[in-house]
Amino acid sequence: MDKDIKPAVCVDSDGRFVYACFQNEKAKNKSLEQGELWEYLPEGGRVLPVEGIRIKKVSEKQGWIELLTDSVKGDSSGETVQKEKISAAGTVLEKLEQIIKKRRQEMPEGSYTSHLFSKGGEKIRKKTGEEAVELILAAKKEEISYEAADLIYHLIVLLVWEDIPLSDVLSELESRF
Ligand SMILES: N=c1c2ncn([C@@H]3O[C@H](COP(=O)(O)OP(=O)(O)OP(=O)(O)O)[C@@H](O)[C@H]3O)c2ncn1[C@@H]1O[C@H](COP(=O)(O)O)[C@@H](O)[C@H]1O
Repeated sequence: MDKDIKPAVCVDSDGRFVYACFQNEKAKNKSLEQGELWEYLPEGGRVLPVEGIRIKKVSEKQGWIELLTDSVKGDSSGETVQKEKISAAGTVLEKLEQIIKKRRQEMPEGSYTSHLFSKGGEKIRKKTGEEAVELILAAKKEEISYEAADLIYHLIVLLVWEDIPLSDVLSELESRF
């Protein structure tokens, strides 16, 4: 991996884990300048903001970066929500949500996500339904995992289309524990 890219861990003032990501110099500097967490995405080599995590302090450690947050804000309402709501398990899904939101804003050519947004809600719902059918028809474990991933991706596209933050769905699931 590029020497510039380091693992970064965001913690709250009690030292509790909030978020983990990669950062390069650009992501670190943007986090410092804007007081909001920015991360480096190795899969696309891009630097993107992580919505809702404010950054108070950035410390260079040996081989990694520690970021201190003072609050985690809700996506749509702007309300401060419990930091615990951003869990390690939700990280991948939240990252995917960020990428999908960015595609909706920028609509880059050649992006499948932009293609779905350009077709609109009916197409997105139809594709989500098709992916659900492909999942129930999958037989082998690997096929089921693959189809489940396709369905989750399309489901998040649908949520972004409807302006429903993924955190609302995660909170609903959490409330059922
Ligand atoms: N997770 C996914 C993901 N899962 C499935 N797919 C796409 O979903 C499509 C499903 O295949 P189908 O054969 O059913 O559909 P299709 O024939 O390609 O399309 P239609 O003509 O039916 O609309 C494939 O083109 C897959 O590439 C995804 N496309 C994108 N992502 C994520 O979204 C990010 C942004 O992708 P782009 O928008 O393409 O840059 C990527 O980095 C990924 O993280």
